[in-house]
Amino acid sequence: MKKKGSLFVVCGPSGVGKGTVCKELLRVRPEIKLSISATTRERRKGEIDGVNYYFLKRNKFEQMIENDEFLEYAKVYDNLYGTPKKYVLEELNKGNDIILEIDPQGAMQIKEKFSDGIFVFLLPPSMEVLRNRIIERGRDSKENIKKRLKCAYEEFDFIREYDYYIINDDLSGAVNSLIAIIEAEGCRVKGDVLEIIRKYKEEI
Ligand SMILES: Nc1nc2c(ncn2[C@@H]2O[C@H](COP(=O)(O)OP(=O)(O)O)[C@@H](O)[C@H]2O)c(=O)[nH]1
Ligand SMILES: Nc1ncnc2c1ncn2[C@@H]1O[C@H](COP(=O)(O)OP(=O)(O)O)[C@@H](O)[C@H]1O
Repeated sequence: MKKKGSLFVVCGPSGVGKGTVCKELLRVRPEIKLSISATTRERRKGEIDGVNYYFLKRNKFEQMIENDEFLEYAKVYDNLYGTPKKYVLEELNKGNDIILEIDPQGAMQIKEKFSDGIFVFLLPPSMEVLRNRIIERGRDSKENIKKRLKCAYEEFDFIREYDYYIINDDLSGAVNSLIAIIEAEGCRVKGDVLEIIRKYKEEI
């Protein structure tokens, strides 16, 4: 019997490794789906429209808000980011697990709408490692790095809103923890199992 898919939200400060962990997860577990967000931010070198993000003009993004096409959206570092509703709902209905890699404001909007969503927060091994990862990524100005680290401190205060945390020290360790969470959640006693039991009883 096919189970309904679960919705996972992966959050954590900029530079902690959300993108890296999710990408590696999809490589080893291609059956898991990743929602592609829409954004008004400029495309960076190497990024592909429709792969990394849907890069939209602000008026197109606003039109999608008007048409209620987002599950959630938020302003992050001066740009708008949102999760298109259609793909996520389609995949869940097909029975696929789906991951949203979004910011904490978006995560809290999802929590309101999906009470059985699973919320995972990635932590760095230390603040020094976090700072070094942002520096080594080589994308942010000194001022931006400061802004991102300040934001991280604020985000930590909301860790209680999440179901799980993973310390992204060693990449494969972090990915394995995420897989363990996904697999455990797949076996959670909820509506699906009642349906299985109903079928078993019919067999007797
Ligand atoms: N609310 C919300 N946040 C998003 C979405 N997509 C990405 N983000 C967040 O926006 C922030 C900036 O993302 P990005 O521009 O890729 O920069 P980076 O995370 O610093 O590499 C990150 O915290 C993402 O998790 C989305 O659809 N909704
Ligand atoms: N477990 C890890 N060990 C070492 N470096 C990592 C690890 N995870 C991510 N990184 C590096 O840290 C930087 C930030 O990762 P990224 O996935 O862009 O973060 P985020 O999506 O959270 O902003 C990248 O240069 C990435 O290669």
